[in-house]
Amino acid sequence: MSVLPPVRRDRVIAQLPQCFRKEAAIHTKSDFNNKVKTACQEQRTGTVGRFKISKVIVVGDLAVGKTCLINRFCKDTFDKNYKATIGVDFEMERFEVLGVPFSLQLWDTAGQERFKCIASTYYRGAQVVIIVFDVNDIASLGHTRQWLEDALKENDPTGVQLFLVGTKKDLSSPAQYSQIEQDALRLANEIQAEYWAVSSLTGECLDCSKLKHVYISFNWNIF
Ligand SMILES: Nc1nc2c(ncn2[C@@H]2O[C@H](COP(=O)(O)OP(=O)(O)OP(=O)(O)O)[C@@H](O)[C@H]2O)c(=O)[nH]1
Repeated sequence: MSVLPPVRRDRVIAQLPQCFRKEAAIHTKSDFNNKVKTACQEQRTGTVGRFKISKVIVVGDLAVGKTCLINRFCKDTFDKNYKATIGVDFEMERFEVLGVPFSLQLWDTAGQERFKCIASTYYRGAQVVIIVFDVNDIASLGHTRQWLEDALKENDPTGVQLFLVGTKKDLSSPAQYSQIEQDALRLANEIQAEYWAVSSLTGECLDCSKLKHVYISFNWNIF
């Protein structure tokens, strides 16, 4: 018998989440896919017990804010002190989409070069890759292609959904931000990723982006 507590209300998805920019979004429709709705109604969704789990890996340069992003996602906390991730860390978060239990397994990987070898051994089997850059650091955006290439070496490129996420939006002025956004949107289109810009400090766009990550992983996973 299940002893798990009910899923928190803010982790229940009954409406299709918005996208950040229509020009760099994986799903722009206003309603759930019919196949997904039917599968949920008929309970044809679980392959791992009652639960569906999606493996998400979060990659990007050191100190771009991967750990803070995951902490805001999962615990709604923010730590201004930098502690480098050693190898990998792991968080599990439960959601409910259209009445179906669904969990994200989030793998926080180290951005430091010396830990790359350890971290990359955890890339395999990812359904979603979140490539993170700092919107105040153009070099970190430039390095995202290498992170993607490394992540895809361990996975079937046709079997993963990609997100390009810019962090630390609170530190950039609107003018600075709009410059980097053009490059980020271009890249997101080239690699077919959904683009988001967020702040883990203020929480700006975090809730919407979280729901969209969950929905896209769910949608991708269901068939
Ligand atoms: N102002 C601001 N600071 C942030 C934000 N996100 C992260 N930081 C800060 O940036 C620093 C690095 O954040 P981390 O999340 O540890 O970076 P990381 O990418 O996990 O770093 P590695 O584990 O070394 O790869 C920390 O001092 C954070 O407090 C944000 O949205 N706004």
